[in-house]
Amino acid sequence: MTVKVTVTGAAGQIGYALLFRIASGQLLGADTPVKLSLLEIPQAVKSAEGTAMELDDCAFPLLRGIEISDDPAKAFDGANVALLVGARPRTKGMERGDLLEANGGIFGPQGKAINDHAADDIRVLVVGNPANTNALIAQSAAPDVPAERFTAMTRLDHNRALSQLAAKLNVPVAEIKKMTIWGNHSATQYPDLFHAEVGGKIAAEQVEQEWLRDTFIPTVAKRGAAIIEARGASSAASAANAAIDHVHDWVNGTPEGDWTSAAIPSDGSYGVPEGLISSFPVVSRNGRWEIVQGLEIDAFSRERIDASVGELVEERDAVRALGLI
Ligand SMILES: NC(=O)c1ccc[n+]([C@@H]2O[C@H](COP(=O)([O-])OP(=O)(O)OC[C@H]3O[C@@H](n4cnc5c(N)ncnc54)[C@H](O)[C@@H]3O)[C@@H](O)[C@H]2O)c1
Ligand SMILES: O=C(O)C[C@H](O)C(=O)O
Repeated sequence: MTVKVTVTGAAGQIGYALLFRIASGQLLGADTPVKLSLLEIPQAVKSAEGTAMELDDCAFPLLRGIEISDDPAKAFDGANVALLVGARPRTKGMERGDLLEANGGIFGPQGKAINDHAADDIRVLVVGNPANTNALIAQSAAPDVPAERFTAMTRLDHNRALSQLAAKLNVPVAEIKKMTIWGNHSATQYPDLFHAEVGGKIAAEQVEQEWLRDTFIPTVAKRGAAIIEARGASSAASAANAAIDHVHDWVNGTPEGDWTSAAIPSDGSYGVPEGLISSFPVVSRNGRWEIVQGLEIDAFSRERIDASVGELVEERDAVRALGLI
């Protein structure tokens, strides 16, 4: 069956890095034909048309059509996967409340359009920032869709953590298992080495505690800002790569003996208030994310998880006060 994948912000830099990989089969697998639906604002539709011309010119065997629209109702009609990338960036002089409100104006209507028009098996990944809270806004505008289908991306943070640790220990990334990002996709996130394993042994025991606390955690948590500083633009190809990883694992399952990180609606596990879209250690089984249970959380980790979850609570309360959820 052909899977319809809707990408918002399709003419943006992440969109450009993402669409070709979806069309080549890397999102869903080499046996799954895809139809792409590109949603943009009216001013960017022409640019999306240019990208569509290039997609045509790749002659991807799995690509079974491209639609372009500035109307969410059309773009999400029959969608099986939705990648919500387009968002309102923070500009000079903008307060946090203004940013949340502007994004509410995007993610509320998109959530409603998903509710009213998407396929029954719709899976949503929010990439556009502030990703966790944008996902909460979209989810609360879609009461007929199971809440668990709305997720936000912390896979880029997860991949950054793998790569930093691999470089520190001079091991291949593939030797690292059970990495976790907890909380918000923001500088408060907590990359956890107390459950990660390298060569079957706990990662935190293989690095100096100072490095873990003063180098590893801030490097991973502030990597997005460091990329912006270096590139003059936020991460694009690595963000697209993480979106591919997230949806691929969601649909196809995570490997046995390992887990990954995704921001999904909390069921109250690990003291995270129910309903918050927070990052957890997760596995995907039968097309559903499940939170890995039973991990011991020490005082060091508890403090950091609580700080990031506290920020998510503040964001939730702010969008609630604005009437966005
Ligand atoms: N979660 C993560 O790990 C992560 C990583 C990197 C970037 N991001 C975020 O992803 C978002 C996109 O980044 P980018 O570099 O592609 O930005 P970009 O500015 O290059 O592209 C964004 C696109 O979204 C479009 N857009 C704006 N409002 C829209 C709407 N209502 N409907 C459809 N399209 C709309 C714009 O026209 C633009 O083409 C940003 O919010 C960025 O902060 C998240
Ligand atoms: O767009 C940003 O602010 C940074 C981005 O979320 C990232 O983690 O690279």
